[in-house]
Amino acid sequence: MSTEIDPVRIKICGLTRTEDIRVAIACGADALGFVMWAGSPRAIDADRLATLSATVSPFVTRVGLFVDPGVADVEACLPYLDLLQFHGDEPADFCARFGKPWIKAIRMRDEIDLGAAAETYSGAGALLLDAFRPGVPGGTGETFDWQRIPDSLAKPVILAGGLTPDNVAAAVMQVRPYAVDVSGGVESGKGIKDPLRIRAFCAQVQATTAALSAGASAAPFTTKSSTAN
Ligand SMILES: O=C(O)c1ccccc1N[C@@H]1O[C@H](COP(=O)(O)O)[C@@H](O)[C@H]1O
Repeated sequence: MSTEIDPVRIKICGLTRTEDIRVAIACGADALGFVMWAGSPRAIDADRLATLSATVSPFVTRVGLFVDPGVADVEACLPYLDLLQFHGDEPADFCARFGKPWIKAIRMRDEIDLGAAAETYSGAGALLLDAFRPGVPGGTGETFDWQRIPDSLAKPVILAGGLTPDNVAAAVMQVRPYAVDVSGGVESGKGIKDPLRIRAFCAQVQATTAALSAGASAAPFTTKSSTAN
């Protein structure tokens, strides 16, 4: 029996070049991420963001990634973004103050309580779950134990951390996230995306969604998007 399920959305993050944006969109990416944190090798500034953002087609979400930014730093980027991604220790009221939809990255440290995080960040559109490495805010290229994600959460789950064309199908089958987010796994160098890897990554996600719709099931079906507000 065939059951249509929502496609797992795809976010390609850490874009710095127009040619990579074109490939990501052509392969079906739903969202494109721009790293607005100067500490990253993938960082761009607001001027570059304005240029890149102008090349993004309508209906593709432009996401700005920030790590404990100043208010003015975010405000300078607002005209070029559809969604804000906070990847540091920002409190919820800070994330909400810009009048844009936002998501909150949660690094999966041992003691993390995702239920509590969903309550704390109740205004977030989703929680983005990333690997935890002390002293590094993200983009580590490392996975975490996906079994630590509860079947039911009050927020949609965006799965991140070390995803690649080789492991994303298993990740989608196991976690059933609302979306997947990749940066290092589709690169040939920091901030330089590899078109073949973007294509392979998106194809894996799309094929897995199709398989799930066709009835394939590695585990009892519960999508982490089904309990969203
Ligand atoms: O990409 C970065 O340099 C970065 C810096 C600071 C915070 C987050 C960063 N990247 C985000 O981290 C996750 C996982 O990345 P990866 O796929 O493991 O490389 C993703 O959301 C990146 O956009």
